[in-house]
Amino acid sequence: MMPSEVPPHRMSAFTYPPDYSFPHHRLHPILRDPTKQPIVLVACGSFSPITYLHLRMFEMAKDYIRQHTDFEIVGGYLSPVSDQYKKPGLLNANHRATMCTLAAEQTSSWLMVDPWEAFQNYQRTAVVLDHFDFEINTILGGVQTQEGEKRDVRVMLLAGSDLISTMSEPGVWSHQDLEHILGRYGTFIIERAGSAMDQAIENLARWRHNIYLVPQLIQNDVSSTKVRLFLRRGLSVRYLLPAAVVDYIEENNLYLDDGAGSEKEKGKEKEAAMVR
Ligand SMILES: Nc1ncnc2c1ncn2[C@@H]1O[C@H](COP(=O)(O)OP(=O)(O)OP(=O)(O)O)[C@@H](O)[C@H]1O
Ligand SMILES: NC(=O)c1ccc[n+]([C@@H]2O[C@H](COP(=O)(O)O)[C@@H](O)[C@H]2O)c1
Repeated sequence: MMPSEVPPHRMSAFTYPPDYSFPHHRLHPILRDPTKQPIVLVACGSFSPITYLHLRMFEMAKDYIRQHTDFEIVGGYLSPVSDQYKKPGLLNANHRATMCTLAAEQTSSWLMVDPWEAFQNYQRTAVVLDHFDFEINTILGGVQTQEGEKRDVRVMLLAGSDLISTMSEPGVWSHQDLEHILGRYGTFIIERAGSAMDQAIENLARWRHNIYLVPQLIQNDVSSTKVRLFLRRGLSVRYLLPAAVVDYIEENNLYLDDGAGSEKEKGKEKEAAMVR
């Protein structure tokens, strides 16, 4: 993991992977309701591998946003983390980005995968959100109302409550980055079994107005760690992940000996096995 104290990059300091272009084929250029504020949802994570739960997070947020807010979603992005994040069980970026793309293209009509983060040096989440803001508002010029009025799109982080819990852990996120992510952008937090939401945001009270808590009305506790454990034991993961992702994993013999030697991975597996 790479906590950092340095402030978020300025736009001119962005670095780019070779042959990169920002995906926007499913970004909605026209705001349907001019009284609403346009937003994009960005989920940052390992996605090793992506599961139906990761995809459900977007649908849960979408329902919540329609029912409880004045936002209109104009796009949704998965942003797989760089290999340099070095989390146990992190398969190489090429495989992770391919699986995310298969999942997004084959199961959704609005989700996209941005490979910017995956194929370069580790980028902090604050910088990743700046990158989306830059591509969507500065380069693409935001969106328009049906009358042709230009509107900036607000970038918002979509995350599980375990991730927001880490925001109160010392040394994981810098204060400056939290101010940037929660003060400037804002976040939708999906309730996660075993991770108390109220406790998670207790220390983030000053940004409470920008933190939207989304309950999981149908509990789903699929995790990538459990999926990796199943695969290593030769157990089926079908119907936990999109079929195209299961096929891809099988065709490429992925996760058969993934992180087996790592003490951290063994610890996480033990936890996952106990949950069962
Ligand atoms: N069961 C869940 N409920 C709510 N949010 C989840 C759940 N599983 C993952 N997430 C969220 O999905 C995002 C991406 O998750 P990521 O792939 O980094 O972790 P993960 O699924 O917990 O993987 P691992 O098991 O490898 O730690 C994070 O914001 C995480 O909080
Ligand atoms: N300081 C930071 O910007 C920071 C700290 C911890 C996790 N993260 C991000 O959170 C995402 C998920 O991380 P975990 O899988 O470790 O929960 C990753 O995309 C990672 O880059 C960012």
